[in-house]
Amino acid sequence: MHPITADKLAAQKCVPCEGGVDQLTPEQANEYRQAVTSWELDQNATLIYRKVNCKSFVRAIEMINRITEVAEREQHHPDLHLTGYRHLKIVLTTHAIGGLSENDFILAAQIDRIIAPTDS
Ligand SMILES: C[C@H](O)[C@H](O)[C@H]1CNC2=NC(N)=NC(=O)C2=N1
Repeated sequence: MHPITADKLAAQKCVPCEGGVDQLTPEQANEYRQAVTSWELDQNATLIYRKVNCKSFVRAIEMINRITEVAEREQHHPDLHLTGYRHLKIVLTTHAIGGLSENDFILAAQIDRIIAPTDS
């Protein structure tokens, strides 16, 4: 049983962060990651990413626009890489602390809600 769930994360709000909070440890990051299984953790547990192969360039841009709304609402912003015209990589890390915070997992769970299976 994992106490951290995608539903709980998606219902939370990102906390304004300009530093002063500890990065999640790799162990903590793993626990959070298990709640958002479409995301992967990098080797050093400093970021998470999700790749989406969109159906077209326009669909990819539409997805970016939906992500923009979520990110602005939460005031937590992903790095977005659109390459090969329709392959989107969404990267989340907390720049202010140079690693992962709960905010990254809150945003990941919220982004999952606006990506439909038919998007890719
Ligand atoms: C006050 C406000 O929460 C901060 O400036 C935010 C803005 N968005 C951010 N987004 C990300 N990914 N990392 C940050 O450290 C960050 N800082």
